[in-house]
Amino acid sequence: MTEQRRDPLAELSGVSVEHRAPGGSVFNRARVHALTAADLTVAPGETLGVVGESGCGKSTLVKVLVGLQPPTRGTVRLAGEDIWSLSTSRRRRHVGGLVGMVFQDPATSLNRRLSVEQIIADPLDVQGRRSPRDRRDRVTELMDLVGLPASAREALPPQMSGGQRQRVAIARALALEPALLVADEPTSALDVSVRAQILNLLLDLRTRLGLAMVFVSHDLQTVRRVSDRIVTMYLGRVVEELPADRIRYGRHPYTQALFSAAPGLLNPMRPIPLTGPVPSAVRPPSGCPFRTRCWRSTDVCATEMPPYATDADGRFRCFHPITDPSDLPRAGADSVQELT
Ligand SMILES: Nc1ncnc2c1ncn2[C@@H]1O[C@H](COP(=O)(O)OP(=O)(O)OP(=O)(O)O)[C@@H](O)[C@H]1O
Repeated sequence: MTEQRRDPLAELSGVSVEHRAPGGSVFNRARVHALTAADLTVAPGETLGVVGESGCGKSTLVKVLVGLQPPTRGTVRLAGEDIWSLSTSRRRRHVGGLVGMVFQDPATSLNRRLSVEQIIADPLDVQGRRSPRDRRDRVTELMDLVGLPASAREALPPQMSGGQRQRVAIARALALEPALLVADEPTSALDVSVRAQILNLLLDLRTRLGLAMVFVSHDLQTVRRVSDRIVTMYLGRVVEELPADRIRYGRHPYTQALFSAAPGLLNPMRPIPLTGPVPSAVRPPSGCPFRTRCWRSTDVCATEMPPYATDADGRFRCFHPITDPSDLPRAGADSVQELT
């Protein structure tokens, strides 16, 4: 049977987000380029992993996707609807019915004064239309789904462990039967001992409920394991997108450098040192944003932004892609251009 091509559940087209730089005022127009011209799609049922170093724009991408951050430019479509063309109330309803969001730290993402029942039922109450009995039954069903004991119903978040709190957050995210679950570092604030349990719960729910997922994490091993496709971000830009099982063949030097630091993933490669200046999101370099730290950078990289090259393995934007092991830096080499 041939697979039918399905319309994307989520689609970002040319999305940029700029913030006023800290300390900036109406007289000082410095901007932080948190996200620049991002294009990507998430198909029903697929998991998209998002990776990149701290500050590269992962959380901004997620916020813009789930309607928490308006784009400065570009379009965000969920199930075909341009969410930022909708009124606030219609946007909330549309996004709320399609997307569930799990944040990094349940200690701060849950209201500590509300009971588990109140937290999980909150999205149901916002949507309305439920009798008290329906509401109670749905909360019971959701607690069961995420492995919370019935006795936790009246508990407050501070009375629970981190793992249990994250189960509450997941139950709340699933309350309106979303098609897409967006998880931004869902296990990194948890004790190491419960991380695997929460990750396995997410994967189990994904399968049982047929969810699509956007999974943001610094844990590259986990991203590699859970994702169908991975996007690599650098300084607010999507620089590469490829199937998770092709990650060792990343063409962008930054993808190679990032994953070379994750033990075992690109085995037997050693970590690639990046020694050039780390650029600022307030004044991104001209041309390719990675050129100040890239061992393959040449003059053209300083003058032009590489366009996307697309093939069966995905897409990347680099004038000097890695196509052969000899394109990687030699042991001990750190000949990175000192450009600003
Ligand atoms: N409200 C804001 N005002 C000013 N700058 C911001 C704001 N939010 C984010 N930024 C900046 O935008 C850039 C992208 O931030 P973002 O939080 O999206 O990165 P990230 O990849 O999620 O980082 P991390 O992995 O550390 O969470 C950073 O330079 C950050 O300092």
